[in-house]
Amino acid sequence: GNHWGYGKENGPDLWHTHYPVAQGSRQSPIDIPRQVSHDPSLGPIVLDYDHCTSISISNNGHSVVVNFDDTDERSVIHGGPLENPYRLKQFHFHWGGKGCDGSEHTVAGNSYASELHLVHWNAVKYTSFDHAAAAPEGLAVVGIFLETGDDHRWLHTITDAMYMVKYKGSITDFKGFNPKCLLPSSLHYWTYLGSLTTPPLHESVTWILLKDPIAVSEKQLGKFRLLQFTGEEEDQRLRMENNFRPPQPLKGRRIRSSN
Ligand SMILES: NS(=O)(=O)c1ccc(C(=O)NCc2ccccc2F)cc1
Ligand SMILES: [Zn+2]
Repeated sequence: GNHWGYGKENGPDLWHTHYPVAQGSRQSPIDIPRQVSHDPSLGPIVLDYDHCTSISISNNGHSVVVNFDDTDERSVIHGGPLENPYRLKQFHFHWGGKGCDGSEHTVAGNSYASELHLVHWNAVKYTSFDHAAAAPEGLAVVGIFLETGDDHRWLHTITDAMYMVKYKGSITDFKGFNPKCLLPSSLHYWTYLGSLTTPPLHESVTWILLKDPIAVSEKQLGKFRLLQFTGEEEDQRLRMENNFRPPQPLKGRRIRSSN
């Protein structure tokens, strides 16, 4: 049927027809205003990714996803606003067309070139990712902004693998990648309660947005645009770009800032 996407016929403005929560009270992304209340009780976010290694890289028809083994507590985030440790399950990106920005969250109305999402789930309180993804405190997503500048030293291992997952539904081995190498120097963050930014748009995410962007080159970003929304067997060849949802109403939510 009319599967959701980012086109004119199935894009973000139409998602509410099949996913009414799209018009809910804690939707993501949002714009982060210039002035955010600083909460001294907010401790640092800790990313324990030491024994963390990836399993595969895939194209799910919406983004490029690096998948992790989440069968134990080896790679977790804890601290900050989180009551429990949350296990890393996958990371993926959102980006724009050539010369266009494609981040999901904006800061004082400004977009970034791209946004990386590190997706974690609360395995202390829930028995599976699917259950956690539908529960109010089930997920924690760390958002990292990408701005164009110098080549990112470690991103090329991901962009070099993209030719292997050009088409929707493709997947290939991608072992030994530790996303710690994608973090900016500072872990200062904003945090608020929101949702998945794609259908089913579950309101289950504690968002942790790092304030500092990482730099990637236009050339590296260009390799993201070699990916396709469509499968190898489809007639249509749709370049994967502009796979971002625009900011949603804050609806009275509080955004807190770490120091
Ligand atoms: N862009 S983001 O907010 O970081 C985001 C993160 C994860 C998902 C996801 O896992 N969807 C599939 C899914 C949803 C619910 C239950 C099981 C699933 F596999 C969607 C969006
Ligand atoms: Zn995302």
